[in-house]
Amino acid sequence: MITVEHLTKRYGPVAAVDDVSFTVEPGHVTGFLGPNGAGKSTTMRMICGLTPATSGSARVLGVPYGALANPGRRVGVLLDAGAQHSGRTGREVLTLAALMTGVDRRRIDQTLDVVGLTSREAARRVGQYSLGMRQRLGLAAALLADPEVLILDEPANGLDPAGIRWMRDLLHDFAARGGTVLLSSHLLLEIEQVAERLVVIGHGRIVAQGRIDDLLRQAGTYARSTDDVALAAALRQAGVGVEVLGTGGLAVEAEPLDVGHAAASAGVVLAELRPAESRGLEDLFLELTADHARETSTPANRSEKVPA
Ligand SMILES: Nc1ncnc2c1ncn2[C@@H]1O[C@H](COP(=O)(O)OP(=O)(O)OP(=O)(O)O)[C@@H](O)[C@H]1O
Repeated sequence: MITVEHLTKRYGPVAAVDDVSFTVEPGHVTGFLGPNGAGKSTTMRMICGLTPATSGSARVLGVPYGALANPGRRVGVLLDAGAQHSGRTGREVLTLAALMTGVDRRRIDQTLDVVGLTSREAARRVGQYSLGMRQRLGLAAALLADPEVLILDEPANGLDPAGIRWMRDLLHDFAARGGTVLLSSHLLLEIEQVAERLVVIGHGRIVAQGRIDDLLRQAGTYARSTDDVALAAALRQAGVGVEVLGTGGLAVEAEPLDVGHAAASAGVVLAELRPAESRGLEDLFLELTADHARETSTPANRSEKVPA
């Protein structure tokens, strides 16, 4: 279990992470999703005690990471696969990790096997590794002590499609055995395939969290009536978010029953009423982070919403 409460990190006037709270439960893979510069790495570094928080707290297995007796045995961390010493061989990297955490060295061969690195590859210097091989080695180091928690920053970066599938299976198995997994990515497809739960961050702030299924279900209701303008006005009066669609009809942030009530009170006849089509995670992600992503933050390319 990971618990993050009101975590904030300021660099001068910039809030890289701004009052972030979420929990990562055991038994699931939780995806930490956000565009470049959203604050994922900074949050993860604070969870692992590598970056001091300006305010707020993060606990791993009930205590701050630094207060764990032997954190390396209980928490597997992969924050930067490129940070391994390039002059060491893969096996040397894992041997050092085993010595530092007191792990039986026989685990090294087992773990190399798990991450799909051959003995020959393990004997090569890390400087000669491809990015995907470095990620596999980083994962091996994280898994070496058979930890209860995994904290992985962009672990699929550089993996080929077979590698991504392999990692998905590995993380599912880990979570199914009661492990806690937090993994970040800016790639939606990757997260959609691996995670059951999602924490979405944009510009340092959490913009959504929950089960991916539930987040997708929040698509709302599609309604079409004999007088959409009157229906939209009635819904707004009831405090319901509504958008008049260019293609006709309304996208309503409410259940169909609420739309029915609003239509009845406005004396409008409904012609169509159904749950809005489930959007892909990509739409959801773009929508949730629209005000946060750097691509939409300049007036020149911001797509303005036309007032309904
Ligand atoms: N040491 C630092 N000094 C100043 N600003 C920093 C520092 N580290 C991060 N930042 C800023 O904090 C913000 C969040 O960065 P962070 O690396 O956490 O984002 P991220 O979501 O991990 O991005 P990416 O997907 O690109 O890795 C960015 O605006 C970044 O420039």
